[in-house]
Amino acid sequence: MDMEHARRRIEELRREIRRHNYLYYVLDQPVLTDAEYDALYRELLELEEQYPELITADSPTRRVGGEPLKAFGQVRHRIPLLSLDNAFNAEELRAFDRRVKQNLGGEDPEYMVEAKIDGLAVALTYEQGRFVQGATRGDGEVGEDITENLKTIQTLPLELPKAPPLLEVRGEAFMPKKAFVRLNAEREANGEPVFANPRNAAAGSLRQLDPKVTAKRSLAVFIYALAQTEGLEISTHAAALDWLEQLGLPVNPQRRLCRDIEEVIALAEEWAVLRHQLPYDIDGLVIKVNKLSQQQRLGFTAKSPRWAIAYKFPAEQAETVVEDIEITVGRTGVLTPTAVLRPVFVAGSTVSRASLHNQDIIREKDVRIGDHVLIHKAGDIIPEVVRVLKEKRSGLEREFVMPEHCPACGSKVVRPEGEVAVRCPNRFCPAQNREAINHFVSREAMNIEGLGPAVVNQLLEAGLIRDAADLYNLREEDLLPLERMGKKSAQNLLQAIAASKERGLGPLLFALGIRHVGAKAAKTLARHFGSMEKLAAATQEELQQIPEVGPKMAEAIVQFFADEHNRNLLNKLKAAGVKMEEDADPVTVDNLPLAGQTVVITGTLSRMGRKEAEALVEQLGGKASSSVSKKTSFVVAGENPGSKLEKARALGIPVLSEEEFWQKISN
Ligand SMILES: NC(=O)c1ccc[n+]([C@@H]2O[C@H](COP(=O)([O-])OP(=O)(O)OC[C@H]3O[C@@H](n4cnc5c(N)ncnc54)[C@H](O)[C@@H]3O)[C@@H](O)[C@H]2O)c1
Ligand SMILES: [Zn+2]
Repeated sequence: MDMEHARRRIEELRREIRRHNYLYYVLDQPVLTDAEYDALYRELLELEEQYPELITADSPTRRVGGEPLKAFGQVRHRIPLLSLDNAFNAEELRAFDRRVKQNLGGEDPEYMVEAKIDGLAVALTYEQGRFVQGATRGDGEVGEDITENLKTIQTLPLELPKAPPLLEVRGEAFMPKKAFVRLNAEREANGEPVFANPRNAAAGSLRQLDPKVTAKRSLAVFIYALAQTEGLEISTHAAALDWLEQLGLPVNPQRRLCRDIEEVIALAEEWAVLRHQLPYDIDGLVIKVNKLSQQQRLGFTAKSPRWAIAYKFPAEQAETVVEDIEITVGRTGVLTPTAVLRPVFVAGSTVSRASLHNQDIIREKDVRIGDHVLIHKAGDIIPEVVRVLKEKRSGLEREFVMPEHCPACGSKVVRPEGEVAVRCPNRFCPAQNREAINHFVSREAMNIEGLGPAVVNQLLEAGLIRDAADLYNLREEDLLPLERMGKKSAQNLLQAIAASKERGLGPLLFALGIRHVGAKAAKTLARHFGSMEKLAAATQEELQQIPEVGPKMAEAIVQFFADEHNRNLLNKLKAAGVKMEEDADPVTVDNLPLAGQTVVITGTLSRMGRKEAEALVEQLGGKASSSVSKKTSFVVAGENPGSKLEKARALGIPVLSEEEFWQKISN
């Protein structure tokens, strides 16, 4: 390429990259995958290396992130928040290692390796042990003041009694996979556009002008750096992380010290597999020179530290064929087009369906039936069509048109203003009714085991139920004639249905499927009002006084209880004996301090023997187990903990010291 061509291409790339930065950092709505973006960025970087005379200070390769939004207060960072250089393979990691060694005059550095969570960087300040300010990275110099929003993150301590008078830390705020799936499902049901990945969902949630919205989003945070270590006796990054953990900050246990770059490369391979088991999305590893004195000698470039690098996992994508596009009608009436795919293995599991969300997205991506497509998993979890491989078209592909009538009931569909979805407006639509019942029995709602969609379908078709309340009148002789229903499974099912009556107000509220009321908000409402009756009597103003309840939710709740059909359903549920109050007596198994938790104790404890401690765990409602697995809630590590601790670290399971454990249960 000659200079003139290079100049033109460079300008083109800069324009494109700036546009995508804006979509990603400012609007939280990227249109490219990270891999596609990274390829453009790489091309620019390489051209600039080849033609250094074309480098300008305002090139995206020299600047951090995006502009802070004006709507927020601005925070000037005392110490800038930088970006990280990227490595995409083992060779590039070795090249990084060579550069480091060269700059250190031949010394061999150790590397501290952490999981690179795909969230957004935050700077947190504690004064006299109190959380006083939190900010986004912004352009690296100036970020947005999101203090109030950060306060809604439950795992972020607001008080750190042991902290020095001024403490500034950096970390990553993120949305766990489960919360991401739930949020996108809710948004789809509400006719809102979905988030492309947990990173954008987290950024979009934290950069909300109304902290109530943030509070509903189940965000989490891990701290990964001390901004300043002056006056502290800390000489390595590993020690800094341990120290932060001891102060009471959440530090990701997914971290390991490596003696050399080959160990780092082996670890990268290990974590590329492990990532699918983690409850949050990681897009790679962050590798940092461990000794702080060496970090200091290495220093920074304009955009990133020379002592650290991000290793990015290769994009996990697969090619397959769209065999059909089906419409499903959800419980809120939204018609969702779903691609039926030729089954294909991607990111740890076989995928055969992918939501196409709505007509606009199908048109934008131009997905047709019969197309070859690339798919990936958004946030390592939600299957999605990345793009169509148009070069593989035969001409026989069929364009998809959104039906004008509901496939379940024939009603003419509507597209409410401001929504991306079309809906079936018929509230007696059989498909909506079926999905409402499926939602009612689901895990986070009434949790009726053995009542999957197939059984619900049979019950509806046999005319045994018309709504969720009818479930409570089912008898064994009703169930026995159903296909594949033996005596034993019928009895189990009836037992599960009966047991669900005691599920409690929170899950019941969620089960009712009131618009905008997610599982978390339902719990809050239950705790606040204590009974269905009191909630039903609440006015919109009263509701809005609760943190987490915004005007939309308040309105939806009032409307729900004003509706005659809903009132009838509630009366039927009540008559069937479904509990409509929170427990007056707080001592039920469900609110014992360790309810629902599986605990592994390893090593020697100082206050009591392991057997005693395990008995205590059981008394407090938990389950004591002798081996660490994905189901373990946390591990208590005493003296000389051994291999269980290693395993817990590898699986990303929280590890508590003995002291932290006593504190947890004495609260
Ligand atoms: N899809 C798009 O259109 C688009 C647009 C712009 C940027 N992007 C993505 O964003 C990337 C650039 O973003 P960036 O500048 O934030 O850089 P980066 O994400 O590559 O790395 C820096 C960030 O890593 C995070 N991080 C996570 N764990 C960490 C840890 N343990 N220690 C230190 N940092 C940790 C921090 O937030 C830090 O700011 C690109 O590589 C691309 O993948 C995508
Ligand atoms: Zn319908």
